Amino acid sequence: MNYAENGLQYHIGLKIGEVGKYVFLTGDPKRCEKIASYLEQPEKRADNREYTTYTGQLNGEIVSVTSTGIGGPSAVIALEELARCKADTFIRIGTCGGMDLKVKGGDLIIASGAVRMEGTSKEYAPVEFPAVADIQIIEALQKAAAGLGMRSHTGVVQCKDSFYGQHEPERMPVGYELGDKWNAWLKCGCLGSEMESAALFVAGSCLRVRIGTVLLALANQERERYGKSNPVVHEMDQAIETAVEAMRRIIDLDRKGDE
Ligand SMILES: O=P(O)(O)O[C@H]1O[C@H](CO)[C@@H](O)[C@H]1O
Ligand SMILES: O=c1cc[nH]c(=O)[nH]1
Repeated sequence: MNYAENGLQYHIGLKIGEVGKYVFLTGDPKRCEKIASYLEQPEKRADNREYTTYTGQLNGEIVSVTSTGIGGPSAVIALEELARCKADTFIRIGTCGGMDLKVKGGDLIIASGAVRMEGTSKEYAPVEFPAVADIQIIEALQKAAAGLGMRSHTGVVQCKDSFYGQHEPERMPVGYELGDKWNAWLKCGCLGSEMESAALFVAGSCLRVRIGTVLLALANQERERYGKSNPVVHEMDQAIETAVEAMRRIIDLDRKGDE
């Protein structure tokens, strides 16, 4: 069953030609305008449900920004429908809570992989299949962050479906399990906790598209637990600038590969 009408994808409300090959993804629709302001000649192309899209240009290529809403199900719908519009390279710009004690509020996290403690990726691939980011995008994000002098960490992030299960596990009937797993993720060196990358990475592998993630750590609940300084930062500029610079690098690499 294909719900697309007149070529318009059912949820994102876009068709081929309205979206670039390169797309920034972000959770909050209100963040799209700000990200789009880094593009040349950005235009709002669609606004349906949680999916807002702007399309403009970067380094002479068509580039889009689409919001995904919160969580794996809506994020992967955006990814699927954007891929049907011929997009194949994605950078998620999001927020997370810091986990490892070295992560302070305001730091950037570049996800090399993600813990699949969510439901969406399980409807794509067996749990043995890893949720990993595209290596070209990881490297482009690392070089961009270093070049811009940003404080960044690269490693595994943890994804889950319940924001309040992360922040108030003791309130949940399954809090015993949430707490034990959280401690395991900490021992494994997880850097931060968010909600979409695991689903996006697994679905991205199945769709054969390139995808990576850069996150702003808003704060770190573990630093708070241990009585360490715990700055709270909401300013997304550094994450956006890093993602935009990384996308420029990917575009340049693609051009060189085509020569
Ligand atoms: O800032 P965004 O991109 O929405 O990402 C994070 O913020 C939301 C929770 O507040 C979840 O979507 C989580 O992954
Ligand atoms: O603590 C946080 C912050 C942002 N997003 C999350 O999922 N958790």
